Amino acid sequence: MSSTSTISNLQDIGKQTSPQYSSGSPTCYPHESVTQETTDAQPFPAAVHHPCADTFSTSEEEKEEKTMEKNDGVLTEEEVSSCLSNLGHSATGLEHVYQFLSAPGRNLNNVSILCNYVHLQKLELPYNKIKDVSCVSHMPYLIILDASHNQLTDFFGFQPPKNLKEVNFSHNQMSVMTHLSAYSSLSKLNLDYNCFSEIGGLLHCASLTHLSLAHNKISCIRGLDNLPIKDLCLRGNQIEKIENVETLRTLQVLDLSLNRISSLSGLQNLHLLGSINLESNLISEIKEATHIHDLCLLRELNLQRNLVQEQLDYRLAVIFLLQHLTGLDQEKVTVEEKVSAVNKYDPPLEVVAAREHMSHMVYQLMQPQVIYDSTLPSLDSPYPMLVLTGPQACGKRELAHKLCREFNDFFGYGTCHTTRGPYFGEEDGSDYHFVTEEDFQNMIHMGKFLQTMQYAGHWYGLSREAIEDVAREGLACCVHMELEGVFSLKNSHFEPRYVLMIPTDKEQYGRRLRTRALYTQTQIDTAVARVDTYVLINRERPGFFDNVIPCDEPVEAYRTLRQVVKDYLGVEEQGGEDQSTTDTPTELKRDSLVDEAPPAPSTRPETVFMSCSAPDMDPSDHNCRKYYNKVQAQLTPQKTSAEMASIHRRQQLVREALMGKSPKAYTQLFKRCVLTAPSSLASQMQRDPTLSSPMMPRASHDRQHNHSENSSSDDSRASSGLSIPSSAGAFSETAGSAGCSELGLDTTAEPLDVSSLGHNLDMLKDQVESGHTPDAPRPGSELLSPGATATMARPGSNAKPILPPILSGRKTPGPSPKPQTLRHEREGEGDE
Ligand SMILES: Nc1ncnc2c1ncn2[C@@H]1O[C@H](COP(=O)(O)OP(=O)(O)OP(=O)(O)O)[C@@H](O)[C@H]1O
Repeated sequence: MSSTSTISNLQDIGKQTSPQYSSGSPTCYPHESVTQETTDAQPFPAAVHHPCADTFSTSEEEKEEKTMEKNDGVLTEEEVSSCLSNLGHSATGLEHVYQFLSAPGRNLNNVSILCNYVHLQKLELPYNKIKDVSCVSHMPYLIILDASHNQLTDFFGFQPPKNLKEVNFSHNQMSVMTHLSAYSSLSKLNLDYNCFSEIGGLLHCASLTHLSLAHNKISCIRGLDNLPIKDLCLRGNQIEKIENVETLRTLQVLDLSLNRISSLSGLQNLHLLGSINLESNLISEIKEATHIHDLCLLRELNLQRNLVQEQLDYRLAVIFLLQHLTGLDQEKVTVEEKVSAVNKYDPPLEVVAAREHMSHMVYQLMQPQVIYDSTLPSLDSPYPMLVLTGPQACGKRELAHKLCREFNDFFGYGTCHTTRGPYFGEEDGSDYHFVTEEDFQNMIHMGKFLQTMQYAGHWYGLSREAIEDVAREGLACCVHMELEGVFSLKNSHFEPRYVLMIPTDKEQYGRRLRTRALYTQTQIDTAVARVDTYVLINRERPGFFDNVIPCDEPVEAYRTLRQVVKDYLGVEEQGGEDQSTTDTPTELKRDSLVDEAPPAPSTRPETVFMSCSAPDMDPSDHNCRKYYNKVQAQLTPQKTSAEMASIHRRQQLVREALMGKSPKAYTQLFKRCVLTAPSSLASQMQRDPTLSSPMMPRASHDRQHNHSENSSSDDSRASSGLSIPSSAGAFSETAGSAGCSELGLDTTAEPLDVSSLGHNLDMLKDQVESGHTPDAPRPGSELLSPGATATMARPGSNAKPILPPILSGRKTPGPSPKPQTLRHEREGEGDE
């Protein structure tokens, strides 16, 4: 017989590929399927099908097996001929040869005949009883060798074919890894299911990218230094610690399942790791995940059958710590899980604020309802507030006080509650209401707060009453608070102006904190670090703050703040002298807001919607309204397209309700109007603003405040309602049944019976058709007059309030402010 497998001599044999074996198909060894089923990726896609698995039981094969037995496990030339395949050029390119030989599951124990087949590039001999594969020494072109499931004890007991790339020696009986320095081309090595207790001899395998040593007796990871391994499998060993892997910089897939590992420490520098399997180990602490927190490419982590899985919120916690994961414990990580994890462990400021707002709302709703009627929500003229925000001790509190002193006809200081003790010189009720922790908690549960926040271990909260106290004076409320408070307020129906006071020099700010001698170093560090948070929010959310004022220099900061406020108020100083540093009330005059002079004031009493413009104006007067609208347009910030869309949507709903099309909130609203505000009374109230305006002193002001703030508009600005003045049986749309029943009103909200509106409906329809909404200032409208006279607006507005509030609304007699002089009046005087 010839010594080579060239085409010429093999033609005699006349055999090609064996029918039952398809080269290149994935490995599927029947008895491995159990142990490997949980392994994610099979790093060694081998080249053979186990013959027993499919077509190996044909009669021809049986015949072959019998022949084998006859041959006593010795591979014969005749058999070889039936196992050859893949006819192609020899490595030298001079001949045609069969390149592959595959003889799986033939009970072979002697394959020495293969020494003659020097051109083989792929040799597969799995599922035999081979103890010696030294024939491979004669195959210099061999690239792939599969001798798995045999009885080999010698580790690479042959001369190295210099191009050998893939070797599968799994399921043999090898126990010592000897030097493989000559195997520089070796890239995939499978040594699963042997008896190795140590890794070694791989030092010079400079091409080794896949190494599998699963199910051996390895107890320590070593001998892998600086290897270019991408895929390492050490499943089913006795490893207790992840060590000596930090030099495996190219590692992408690591399988350490079925070991005794209790910590993930050691993996932190493997920045290319994409998948880690640690199933069935001894990991018990969630915090272990912090070791792999910085592995940005990590997508798959398997911690199944570890104690850690029993920890409370294990999954969310791990997802939070490893936010790049797409799969955890062989389950897909969903977007919802990621969001919940972040909301649970590091909620964004909005989420905290929304939760906090929700609980205050719920607590409030659980209490007997109270209407804070001076601050009722209103679309066109929301209750005006000024919020100074910024990091602790940036000077905003002093600025707020100073502003309230100077502009004492416009602003009142909104005094928050706090559980911290007073500093030297602080007065209870002036700087804060200092209360105990218990009292504060009680107030929370009584629904007293609009917002609360914890800062430096103390509670701070702005109560609804604090704002109302200021509002009852006919003043705008000025408060100072941290960023969290701003987020909370943005959930409420209030529409304050937010002015950010920001230190631009952090070092100087830190020094200022230190010189106060009130704070610990940690508190100082926190405060300084929060400067960046403010800056970030300001940068990422344009418009979040209405103004940003550097506050490094208190005098300069106040001057700027003062100017900003004057711009809001539309006032300017007489004489042009800057009195910003004095505390005396400044004489203010109306700015030239409009070139056009307003029409002459009528004799009718002013209404709320006019009152902020100082002169008496008759809202029924067309010119007067035009003038007012123009002023309002100048003062009101430009609406965004989203705000416009929202307003249109609400107007549309109102229209539909009026037409009887949608029996929802708005129809109920109108029904309530009809029920609770007879038109005669309404029109009477409209004529007598003292009966109606929540922002003005009322004859009936000392009536019982037994109704609630319009709470639903807190939650949904789209759900608006008309405020009915208290003298008419004050009833807020969402005041709740308590308030209604107290007033003896029918609180059952029924769909609108359009006919019940009678001629009022026709009138409203006319208005709607003419493009007016029911809430537009319409002095003649009897149906709307209660709400209209109260606020001339719907609650739930997105509009920023015009500052200041109603000057004429001051309840407490105080030093009467110098009358503001309108420019046109002065001009008129000049003319005279
Ligand atoms: N209701 C509130 N909501 C949110 N933040 C608040 C509230 N009330 C006060 N704060 C803020 O809490 C922080 C701590 O208040 P505190 O009065 O204890 O600080 P401070 O050292 O006196 O500094 P500052 O001069 O800024 O008040 C301050 O930034 C303050 O503006």
